[in-house]
Amino acid sequence: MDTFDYIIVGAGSAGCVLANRLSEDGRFRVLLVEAGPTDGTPLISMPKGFGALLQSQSHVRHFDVAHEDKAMRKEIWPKGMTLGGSSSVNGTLYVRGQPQDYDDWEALGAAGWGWDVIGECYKQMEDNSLGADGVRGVGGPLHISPHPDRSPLSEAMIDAGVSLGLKRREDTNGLDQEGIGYTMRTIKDGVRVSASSAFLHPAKKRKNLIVETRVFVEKILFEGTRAVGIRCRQGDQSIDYKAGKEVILSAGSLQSPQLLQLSGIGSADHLRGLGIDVIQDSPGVGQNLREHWMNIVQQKLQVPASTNFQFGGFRLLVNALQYFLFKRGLMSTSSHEVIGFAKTRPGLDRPDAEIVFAPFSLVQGGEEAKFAFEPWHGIQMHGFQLRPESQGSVMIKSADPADQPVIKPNYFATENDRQTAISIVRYIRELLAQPALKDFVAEETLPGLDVQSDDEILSVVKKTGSSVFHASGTCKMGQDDMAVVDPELRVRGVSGLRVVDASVMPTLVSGNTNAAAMVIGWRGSDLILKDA
Ligand SMILES: Cc1cc2nc3c(=O)[nH]c(=O)nc-3n(C[C@H](O)[C@H](O)[C@H](O)COP(=O)(O)OP(=O)(O)OC[C@H]3O[C@@H](n4cnc5c(N)ncnc54)[C@H](O)[C@@H]3O)c2cc1C
Repeated sequence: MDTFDYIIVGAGSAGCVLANRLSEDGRFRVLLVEAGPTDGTPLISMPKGFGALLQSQSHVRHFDVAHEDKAMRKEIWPKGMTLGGSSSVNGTLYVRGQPQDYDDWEALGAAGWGWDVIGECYKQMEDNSLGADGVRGVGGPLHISPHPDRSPLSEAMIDAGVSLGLKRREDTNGLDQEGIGYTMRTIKDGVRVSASSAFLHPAKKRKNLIVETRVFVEKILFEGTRAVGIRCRQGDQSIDYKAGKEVILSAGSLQSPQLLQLSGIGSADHLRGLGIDVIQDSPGVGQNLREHWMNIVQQKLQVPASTNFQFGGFRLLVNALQYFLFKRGLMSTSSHEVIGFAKTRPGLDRPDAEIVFAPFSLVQGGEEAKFAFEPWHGIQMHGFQLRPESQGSVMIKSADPADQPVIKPNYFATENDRQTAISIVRYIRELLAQPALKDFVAEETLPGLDVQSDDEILSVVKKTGSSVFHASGTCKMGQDDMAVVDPELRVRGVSGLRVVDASVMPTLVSGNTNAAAMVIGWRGSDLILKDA
């Protein structure tokens, strides 16, 4: 059996950061194991290529979602399954969240994760094209840049936000999040910056870092309560690898809890019911699933200012050609161009919603979300509650590693979450009614102006919205009985095992989760190296 010091399971946002930093000084042999293939396809490096990738099976795994609330739209969650993980197939928005998010984690028991520490980690990790200002980082491995094109419609959207009281921001990742401006993105010169291209590619030539792709980890191997290695499947072959120091799970919020449960760490009753020997009774494994729900307001335009006709036929060819020749144009841009963080109700002390503008509109109808553009010009505004309280779960249903876990997001379980969704729709309607947009927008097509009462709005957003694909929290860190890992990310009750990915977040950060997943990898590396 081949032996390494550290084995990292999953080459996603956090796993790539770990692979780089743990192998950096050459002292340790590091194995990084990834279920998916390498990330050489141009559909990854071209930022807009993710639309096509998400519909394929090659670099993405699709998970069924079980809604107990039958009023919810049917959902399938895609997760990146390639080097870079979900950072290779995401919308490239870069959002750190609010400093208070990290202070909240610390207050919940995650000692050492407050903004004073995490703000510094961000600075070390980043290379922000806007330059240093005491908050941003420059010279780090992760390049970040603002959306470069200023279209009249985007400018009008920002002006509309300003007339509602939001400050115009050059950098939407400042310490005070409230405001509106162009999105910050993980894109450099028109090319996606994934966790793989930023952290793994530069480290791949190191002799002490071995990267295995298309290898699916089935369980963690234990001697007593010490994790000593992993069992994997590659095609028909079963392979074991041994870890001299630690096994680190970075398989993401759906598969890290799945792997713990398959390996005997989870709710003892649940595991015994599936015939799995219990190594550690840990009732929090798979609980505390947090996810953002995107509420959509769609509007017809009076002017031909959307991208609805740009992704088919001759125009797609021209856009692709422009991209491959010059790395410019539509295909070089992120999922959204303008982003705002707002307080949707009076009396709040910090923004409770992220509102993003997407310059396209989609055909509605049917039980499942479709990705077909409307045959006229339109736009979508996407708004989600930053810190939802609802908690779902990810639980295995059998001892077979190939079986998907049962995923229950449990959206809208609290009154605050329901009220915030309704406030978000009303806030977006007010934004779209501002004078700055009067020459652009024509009429609301979703939810539709006949939808006015709270109940009507909630019922429509449940049927027309979507997950934002930010699943987090299923192996939360902390010190209470439901905490799966301690603040040093060590799995409680066993040794030689950590979890380092988005699953350790005690609560969601106020924004998209890729930045936080990578900073967890960065901070996690510091903690591991401190103990090495
Ligand atoms: C479609 C989409 C769009 C998104 N858009 C944005 C955005 O614009 N901005 C933003 O900030 N966030 C976005 N996100 C969210 C963000 O990308 C994720 O939160 C983040 O990448 C999660 O990082 P992670 O390290 O926890 O897991 P991941 O990056 O998902 O990595 C987990 C890795 O582990 C591998 N793995 C899992 N199980 C096994 C196993 N058993 N054996 C071997 N390997 C395994 C997986 O294949 C994967 O590569 C988006 C996500 C998706 C899916």
